[in-house]
Amino acid sequence: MAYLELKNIYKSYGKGDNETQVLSNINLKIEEGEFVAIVGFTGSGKTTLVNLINGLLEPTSGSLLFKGEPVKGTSHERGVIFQNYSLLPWLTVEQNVIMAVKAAFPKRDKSVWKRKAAYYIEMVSLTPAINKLPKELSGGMRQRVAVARALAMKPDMIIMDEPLGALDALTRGNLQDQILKIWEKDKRTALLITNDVDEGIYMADRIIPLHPGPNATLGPEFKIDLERPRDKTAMNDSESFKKTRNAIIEYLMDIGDARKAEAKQQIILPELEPKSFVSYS
Ligand SMILES: Nc1ncnc2c1ncn2[C@@H]1O[C@H](COP(=O)(O)OP(=O)(O)OP(=O)(O)O)[C@@H](O)[C@H]1O
Repeated sequence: MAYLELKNIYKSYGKGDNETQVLSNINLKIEEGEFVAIVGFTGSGKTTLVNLINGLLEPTSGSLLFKGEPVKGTSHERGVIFQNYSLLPWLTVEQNVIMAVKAAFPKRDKSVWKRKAAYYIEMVSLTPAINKLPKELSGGMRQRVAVARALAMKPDMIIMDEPLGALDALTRGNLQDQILKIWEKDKRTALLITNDVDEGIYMADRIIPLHPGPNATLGPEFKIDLERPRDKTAMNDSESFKKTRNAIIEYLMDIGDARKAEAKQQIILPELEPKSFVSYS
């Protein structure tokens, strides 16, 4: 039995003439302890997919099973790290993390919540900023709080929706390493959604491209046969890395070209002329 299984998932938004088919025929199996990355273009339906797995959205048809049980609503068993930090601005770093711990362990007392929060805040090297508000932190620090908050709920599966997209290369690299260290230590199951192929190869066991929509579907998987822990510099020189990277990029470029050709055929711009010129000066 797969740890997470998506069977024939279809998802559309709206009804009738306004219906947009976003995901089509999505089939995916993730085993316990695996790290899987899904790479896709912007607007291809990645967040929709994350929200389905997270339980924030329901599929139009098809089924999602987590540990053999249908996914019904959100659960602290699946911790999500969103792309926009989503911290509560009026709470400190510690309070933001405690909120999550409290939700996951409602029966424990305040000292346990504080201890668990402190442990994960330390794990992302933010102890000196524990009493700061989000507005006093840099983007990278905020994202580290978001990571601590997701992990503090002790989820069985970590789902990351482009968590590092807004960060500079150096911060991004550091946070990738921190997430990997935590994943390797606890051997949790992880799903990373990213538009960065190199990030996917560095972090995941398997990479699956998401064919852009409408009707986005998953492409063939690419196995990453690189030993862990991975070393970025050594990886860049590895033949296996170069081969996998080229294959994935070629695949994505082919999809991109096909998409551009399709768009050229479909877009017919109306001939518009201004009726009158209104001057605001
Ligand atoms: N609530 C909604 N109602 C209608 N259409 C939606 C809704 N949410 C998303 N969409 C549409 O579904 C498509 C996929 O959106 P989604 O946010 O899943 O893509 P994405 O790959 O995560 O994008 P990005 O990389 O830009 O974050 C887009 O065309 C978007 O406009």
